Amino acid sequence: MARTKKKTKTTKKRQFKRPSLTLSNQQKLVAGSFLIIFGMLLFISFVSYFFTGNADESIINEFTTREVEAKNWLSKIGAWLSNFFIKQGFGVAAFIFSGLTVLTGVFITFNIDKARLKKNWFWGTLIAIWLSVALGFFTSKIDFLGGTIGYEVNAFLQDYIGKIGVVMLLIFGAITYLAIRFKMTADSFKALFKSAKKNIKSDFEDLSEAASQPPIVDNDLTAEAEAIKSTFDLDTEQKTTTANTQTPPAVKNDLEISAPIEEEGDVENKENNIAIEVENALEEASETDNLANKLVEDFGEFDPKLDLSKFQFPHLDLLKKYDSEGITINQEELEENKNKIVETLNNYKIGISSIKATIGPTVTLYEIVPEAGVRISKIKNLEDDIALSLSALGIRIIAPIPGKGTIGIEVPNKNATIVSMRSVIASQKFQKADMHLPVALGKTISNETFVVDLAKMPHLLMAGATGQGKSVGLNAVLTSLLYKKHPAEVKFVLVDPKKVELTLFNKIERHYLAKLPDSEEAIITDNTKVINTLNSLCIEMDDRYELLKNAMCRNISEYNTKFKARKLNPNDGHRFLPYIVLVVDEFADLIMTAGKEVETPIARLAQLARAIGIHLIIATQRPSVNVITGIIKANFPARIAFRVTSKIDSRTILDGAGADQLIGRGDMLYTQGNDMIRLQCAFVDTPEVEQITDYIGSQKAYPDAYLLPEYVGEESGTSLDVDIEDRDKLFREAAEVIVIAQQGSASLLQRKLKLGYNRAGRLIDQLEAAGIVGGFEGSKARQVLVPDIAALNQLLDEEKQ
Ligand SMILES: Nc1ncnc2c1ncn2[C@@H]1O[C@H](COP(=O)(O)OP(=O)(O)OP(=O)(O)O)[C@@H](O)[C@H]1O
Repeated sequence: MARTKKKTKTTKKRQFKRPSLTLSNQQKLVAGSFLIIFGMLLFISFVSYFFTGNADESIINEFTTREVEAKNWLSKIGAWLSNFFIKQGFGVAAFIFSGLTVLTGVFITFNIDKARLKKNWFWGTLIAIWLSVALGFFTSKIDFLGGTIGYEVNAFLQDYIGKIGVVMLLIFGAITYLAIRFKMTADSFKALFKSAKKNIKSDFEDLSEAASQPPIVDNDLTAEAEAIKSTFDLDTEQKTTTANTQTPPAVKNDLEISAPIEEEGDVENKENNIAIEVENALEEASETDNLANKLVEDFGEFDPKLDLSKFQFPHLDLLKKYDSEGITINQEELEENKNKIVETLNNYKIGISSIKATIGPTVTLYEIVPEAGVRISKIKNLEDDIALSLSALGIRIIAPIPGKGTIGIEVPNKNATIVSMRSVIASQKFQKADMHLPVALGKTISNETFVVDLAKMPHLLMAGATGQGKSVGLNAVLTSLLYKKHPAEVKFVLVDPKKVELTLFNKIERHYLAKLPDSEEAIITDNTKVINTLNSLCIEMDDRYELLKNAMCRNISEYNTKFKARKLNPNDGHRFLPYIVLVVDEFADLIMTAGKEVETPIARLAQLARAIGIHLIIATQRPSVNVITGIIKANFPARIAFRVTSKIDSRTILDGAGADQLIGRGDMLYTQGNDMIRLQCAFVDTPEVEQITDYIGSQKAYPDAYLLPEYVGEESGTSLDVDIEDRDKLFREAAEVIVIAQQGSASLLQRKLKLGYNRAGRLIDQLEAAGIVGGFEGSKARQVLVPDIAALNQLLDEEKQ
């Protein structure tokens, strides 16, 4: 119940709303009719100017003197306006502005699409300028033809490009106008000329036909007709002939009658002698075949980044270069390790046919091809013996290496090199990554940068004993996203019970963080707030699913693409949806204190949120089964394990051993369901994170953090009692729609009553309060509690008493 109530509030509290100037219908009528009348007055004063302009010329400057009389039909104001627009302005082209003023009035009165009006003003003004320059070309002084603008622009242009230049410029202007406005091409110009030519021809033909009457055709055509005939070609001859064909009995002399040759695109109807002219089809200037296309044409695609269009992504120099970067090959160490491996295996009578080393940042992989007949399990069992003989921690045996017919032995390097965040961010792999949420985790054993898409994971579980690199790992993930994603595209919800790890991100609150509407701090450190936030995210998820459903999209990227193409109307509640990344550090602590209250929303989000762009990263020190429960595990296929202390812990995280054999300091295993990849996590230190957040934080931000839907906990005793007086005007109609359809869904109301999503949602809440529909049931439609209209009427009547 509480959740539903909340939904209503949420939708009201969308962020980044801009105030918009909206007029009531009455105000529109007043403003519109004023403009229509004003435009008509302009027109009258302009017409009058041609008769009275000269006479009024002298009194323009004596405007305030009452004795002076103006001749203009609209007296002094008319004289002044017409002089201003025609003489001082555009000349005859000023009439365009009177027309545009009337048009504006009509648009406002009848509430017609404003984009079209803007277009009309734009082109109208251009035509007025062109016309005034074109007419100004023919005058040698400032007069009513081109006005001051036409005269002065001409004088200026002629000074520089001469008269011929001006003519050419005008022609070019006209062609550009026709090409852009009417989408004309060279072909359409050709077609236009052709049809014009044909028109002229047919005029003459008519004339010649007329001359060829009366019906009794005599070969002695009148001299006049003959003259015309001789001027025009065969074509005319044929038609005359055709006319003769139709009256054969009257043909007196022996005219040769031949079948008429039909000219291309000029079919003649022989029966009634009416010529049908078939024109070459012009390329149609498609105006608005589709509103979305038109909007995109007028305003371009929707750009979610526009509010922070000047946002600068952090640059690489904010990240540190480390001295111990870059792999150095220690030949001695390699040789020594190889010998020890071969020796140990030989001690157990295992022959090796070849061995190959791949040097990574922290470990070196020795790939062994055993001699034929050696059982793999035998080598696997020797793990501890090999570790002992190499006297090294963190030996891991991969037998066999998936996809290869070899056995791998990973041996830690004596001197591990640091994989700097800078090097992975700078890598081509990351820079060119075409992913929704690219994350550069670190480098593989073959020293390749490892980049994954968080959106594909779709949720990440991170575990490792204390001090093994978890916090650095989380920072690496967040830093990667900051380097690749604009604040409009991704938002973080940060939960940090330790209160220290993520505090630096406070500086980018208004850029990248999301929070509950009434909370002061965006980074959540208090456990009760975590519960509210998680539930709030569930509501955001439900809202997003509803939006996706209404937009008929399967996932967030399809939805956002559609929204950018302006195919979704913001008035129906549609908005650009940024990805939301929820990061929970110290998940064990949360589960211990809040248990099911945390587990349920986390599990719900993990199960459902992938399609609508909410992704979870949870990190824990204690990977025990009561923290990472079956339900959580099942929904977090992507896992990162840093070093843990026991095999059991390793199994809990990875469903297999291995994490207990890592060497710490960012050495990790990554799995996304099948293979396990050993990686060295990229290292990003606190001062580096601070520099990045400072850099972003110092830039222009949104007015507030991204506001999540408000969630009112059960304990706050929300009641759905909506005062009958406060009900929506469409309450009864909505109730009838729901009862008739026996389906309690907001989208049904949206469709049937043509409502926006918010209003339909509010109506559903009111229907629930009135006991007409049941409670919220997730993605299912609500139950309808009233069987038919009669019962509904009875219920509503009883309510009134
Ligand atoms: N990728 C790395 N490369 C090099 N050194 C690292 C890396 N990750 C961590 N370290 C080293 O390990 C130390 C501890 O790392 P970190 O703070 O991330 O551990 P943690 O697992 O978050 O510990 P806790 O759970 O106690 O917070 C770091 O200060 C750093 O010196």
